Amino acid sequence: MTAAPRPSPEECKVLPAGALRDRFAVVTGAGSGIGRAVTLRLVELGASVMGVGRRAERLAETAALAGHRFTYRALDIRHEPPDFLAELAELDLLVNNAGGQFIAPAAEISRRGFDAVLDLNLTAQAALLQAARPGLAARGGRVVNLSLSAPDRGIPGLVHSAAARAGIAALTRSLARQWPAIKLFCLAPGTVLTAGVGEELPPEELAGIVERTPLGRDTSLDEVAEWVAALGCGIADAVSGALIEVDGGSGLVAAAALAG
Ligand SMILES: CCCCCCC/C=C/C(=O)SCCNC(=O)CCNC(=O)[C@H](O)C(C)(C)COP(=O)(O)OP(=O)(O)OC[C@H]1O[C@@H](n2cnc3c(N)ncnc32)[C@H](O)[C@@H]1OP(=O)(O)O
Ligand SMILES: NC(=O)C1=CN([C@@H]2O[C@H](COP(=O)(O)OP(=O)(O)OC[C@H]3O[C@@H](n4cnc5c(N)ncnc54)[C@H](OP(=O)(O)O)[C@@H]3O)[C@@H](O)[C@H]2O)C=CC1
Repeated sequence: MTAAPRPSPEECKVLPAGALRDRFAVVTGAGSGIGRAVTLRLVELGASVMGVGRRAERLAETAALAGHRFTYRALDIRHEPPDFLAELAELDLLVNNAGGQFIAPAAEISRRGFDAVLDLNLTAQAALLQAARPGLAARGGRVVNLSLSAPDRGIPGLVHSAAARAGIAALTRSLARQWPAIKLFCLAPGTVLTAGVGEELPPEELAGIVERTPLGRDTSLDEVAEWVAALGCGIADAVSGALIEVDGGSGLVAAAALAG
C-alpha cells in the first residue's frame, strides 16, 4: 500500500516569523535527525541554540546549516556531569531529545543493557533537568522531553525503552507539579524516518509500521520540529505535564512486536 502524503515542509510552518526571537535553547542530540531539525527551526524562528551530542563532526554539520546563532558542546550526557546546564543563569527552553535503544527480545537484555537504555532515556535526562532548573526558573522557561508513542501499551522488543519512556512521561508530570515556574511537556513521535531509526529497523519493517498507523503515514521531521517550537514559544502555556503523541494515531493501535 502507498503511504498517505505528508504535509510539505512549508505547510508545517505555522508559527509566525520571530516567534522565538531573543530566546535561548539547549537541544540534546542536535547533530542528527529530530534534534537537528528542531535546532534549525528554532534558529529560523529567532532563537539562539546550544546543541549537545557526542560526535563533534555531526554537530559541526548542524552548525554549518544553522549559522551564527548555534553553538555546540560535544559531550556524552550519560557519562559527563551536566555542568554546562548548571552554569547557565538563564535558559528559555531545554529540548531533551538525545535518546535511543537497541531492539532485542526481553529475555536477551542483560542487566547492563537494561541499565544503559534506562540511563540514556530517563536517568541522564533527569540529571539534565535538575541542572537546568535554576536557569529555566529564572526565565519561566519550558522543557520538551522527547519520548516514544504509547509506551504504556507495551512494545515487544523495546521493553527497556518502553519502561524508560513511560518513566519520562511520569517524570514530566511530577515535575510539572513540583516546579510550577517551569512548563514541561513530553512529546512522543510515532515513526519519523530518520537515519537513526533506519539503523534500528529494516525498511520493510518500517513500512509495515507506517501502514498500520491510522493516518497511513509517518510523522515528518518538520512536523515534530514545529511542535517543539510551538511548545517552546509559550502558546501552549495553559498545558503542563502533558504527554502529546504526534504519531499519526499509531498510539491508538497495538505496537508491532519488534522482537520475539
Ligand atoms: C512499534 C513501535 C515502533 C517504534 C519505532 C522505533 C522508534 C524509535 C526510534 C528511535 O529511537 S531513533 C534513535 C535510533 N538510535 C538509537 O537508538 C541508537 C542508540 N543506542 C545507543 O546509543 C546504544 O545502543 C545504547 C542503548 C545507549 C547502549 O550503549 P552502550 O555504549 O552503553 O552500550 P554497550 O556498552 O555496547 O552495551 C551495554 C550493554 O547493552 C547490551 N547491548 C547493546 N546492544 C545490544 C543488542 N542489540 N542486543 C542485546 N544487548 C545489547 C550490551 O551487550 C551490554 O551488556 P553486557 O553484554 O555488558 O551485559
Ligand atoms: N525517529 C523515530 O521514529 C523516533 C524517535 N524517537 C526519539 O527521538 C529522539 C531522536 O531520535 P532520532 O533523531 O530519530 O535519532 P538519532 O539517532 O538521529 O538521534 C539521537 C541523537 O542523540 C545523540 N545521543 C545519543 N546518545 C547520546 C549521549 N549519550 N550523549 C549525548 N548525545 C547522545 C546522538 O548523537 P551522538 O551519537 O553524536 O551522540 C544523536 O544526535 C530519540 O530520543 C529517539 O528515541 C522517538 C520516537 C520515534
